[in-house]
Amino acid sequence: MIELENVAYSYGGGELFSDLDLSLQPGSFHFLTGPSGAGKTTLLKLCYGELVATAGDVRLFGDDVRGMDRDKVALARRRIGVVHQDCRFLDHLPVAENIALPLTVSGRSSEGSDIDDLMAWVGLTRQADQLPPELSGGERQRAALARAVIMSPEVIIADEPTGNIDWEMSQRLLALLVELNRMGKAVLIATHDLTLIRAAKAQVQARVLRLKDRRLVAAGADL
Ligand SMILES: Nc1ncnc2c1ncn2[C@@H]1O[C@H](COP(=O)(O)OP(=O)(O)OP(=O)(O)O)[C@@H](O)[C@H]1O
Repeated sequence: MIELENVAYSYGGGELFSDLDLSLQPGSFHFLTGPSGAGKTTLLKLCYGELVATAGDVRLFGDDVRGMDRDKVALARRRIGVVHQDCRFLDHLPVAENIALPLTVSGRSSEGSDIDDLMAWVGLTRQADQLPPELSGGERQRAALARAVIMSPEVIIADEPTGNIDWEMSQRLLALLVELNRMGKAVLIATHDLTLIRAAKAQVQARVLRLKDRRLVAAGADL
């Protein structure tokens, strides 16, 4: 689905990482860890076509990103659900409308029970008409996940999804991600949250990768 081969990323400040390989296949579950500033968010952006690698190959659903025009990248992006670190809601729109936004933007109807089912799935039925600033941190993250999956993506990429939420809320979020994974979706999560990784490993076969000193390596067996 998403393949990175021999990938490097550099910017004005120098090389962030190089010689990086990663393959996200149906049903795979990956965690990405590493120190702050190591390049985790940048790596995720390469995986969903928001950034282009400075060397190496990135293939989205079989196509090399470099040969894809904007429209083709946009089509590939619809197959990838992204939960951003900062959630990025439109604060003047109710939660349900924020969640439906990918549908409305792509010209599909947001009417019907799909939204209601999704709101119920993430446990936000009661919050449907609230505005995003009125939600708790955990509710925001679950709303962000609902928005990420509304287009039925094949891959879910989440950047620090449990960054500001308590243990119970992060367990609820993890349960949703595990459920999506069991449906065959590939899941990639960047996180500093080691308890989240340990909890996930008790439920799914997850690979834990660590970005450190410009290389992507398997994390130690303690994780
Ligand atoms: N195009 C760019 N221009 C300037 N700096 C950049 C660019 N791309 C990445 N960086 C820098 O590279 C570093 C890696 O950023 P990134 O957000 O990917 O790290 P991270 O591992 O996700 O960090 P955190 O865990 O703190 O979220 C940062 O210092 C960032 O400022």
